[in-house]
Amino acid sequence: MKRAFIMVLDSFGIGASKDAEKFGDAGSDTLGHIAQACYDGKADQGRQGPLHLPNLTALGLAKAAEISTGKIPAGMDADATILGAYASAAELSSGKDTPSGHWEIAGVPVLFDWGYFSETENSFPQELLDTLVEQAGLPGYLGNCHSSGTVILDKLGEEHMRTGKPIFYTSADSVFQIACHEETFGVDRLYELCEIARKILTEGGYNIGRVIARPFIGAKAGEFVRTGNRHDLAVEPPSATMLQKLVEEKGGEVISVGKIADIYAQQGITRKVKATGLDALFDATLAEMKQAPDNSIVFTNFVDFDSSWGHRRDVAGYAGGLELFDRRLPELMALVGEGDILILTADHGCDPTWSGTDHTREHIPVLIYGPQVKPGPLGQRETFADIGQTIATYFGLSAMDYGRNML
Ligand SMILES: O=P(O)(O)O[C@H]1O[C@H](CO)[C@@H](O)[C@H]1O
Ligand SMILES: [Mn+2]
Ligand SMILES: [Mn+2]
Repeated sequence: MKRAFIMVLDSFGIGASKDAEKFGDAGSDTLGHIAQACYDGKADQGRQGPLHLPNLTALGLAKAAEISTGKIPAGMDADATILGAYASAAELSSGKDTPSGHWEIAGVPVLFDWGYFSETENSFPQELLDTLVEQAGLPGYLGNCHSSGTVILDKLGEEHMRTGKPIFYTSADSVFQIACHEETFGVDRLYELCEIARKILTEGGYNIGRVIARPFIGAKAGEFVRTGNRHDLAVEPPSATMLQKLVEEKGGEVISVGKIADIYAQQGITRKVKATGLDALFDATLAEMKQAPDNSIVFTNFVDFDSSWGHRRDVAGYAGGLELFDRRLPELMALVGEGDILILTADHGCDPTWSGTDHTREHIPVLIYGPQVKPGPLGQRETFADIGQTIATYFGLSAMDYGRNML
């Protein structure tokens, strides 16, 4: 049997890339700075001491970080027995956002520039707002600015509940985000509103990567929490990804766990399973791996590293999440059969010690494991698309336009 299991630890960068300066991210290092904080005893909330990732280290994580930055992250074992093939990879895409990172992983880098709403206040064009208010029959809107998605709920959540006006906000990413209360506004109504926004943005040529529904619950400021009903409406990748090729050329199956299907705008996905939280995503992944047929990919996005800890600049939370992932990793490795490969990777950085709340332009780890994979270094890769090309080669698909086979 040939199956590939791809696990994206969303935002798990391993050190600034050469072009990080252009993004204001020179010196950022998601893993390195988390490890350093843990080592210095500055991340002891809900966990303790140096970052403890023995299983990821055995797959080559610390060594991949060394390829990226020239040093082993603080407190990690430089002499562990290595069971995996490991690399560091740079991003070719022009942005450091989630779709760019994921599409590039699947062999399709984003070489064009996305549209951005770069003004931090009054971020959205008036014409766009007016059209949206009219087409969706809204009483108005709130926000219209850059913000962290949790901060803005504390600021505007109560007014939203009172007035029924949705909260529109954006960030350094190419996104139009809409936060609405699940009970007072309704999730279905929020999804409909997002569909309308998606259509207006696409037809208006704004070139915006995603409209994101951000439903939340809670009675008042300080108590609002976002739910697992987040929904991303992405544009379609510009050309066929290796996922689409597996389905089209081999009649294969691609099983999405978490937000993968949304990120690829459902293209090349044959089945999707949703789950909320690291443990639930892990459980769903294991369940899908157990029943995945020949010529299939199980593809999971572990979003909490990014949304719960990276953007929230929560170092101890991020460290605890990594340690939880690491503790459960043997369950996943045990399901990797004779012809299978497991790839652990990321889509960009989100250094929780960095200023602001945005992503950071970083290298990603590429850790490959399987009975037929020779453990050892695979060097510094020029593009995440090396993952896509490796998988295309592994399944015997037609070659991708970008990337080089690593195995
Ligand atoms: O602060 P929140 O809403 O989590 O926003 C984050 O999530 C969005 C999509 O990745 C980006 O806008 C990013 O800044
Ligand atoms: Mn991401
Ligand atoms: Mn993010």
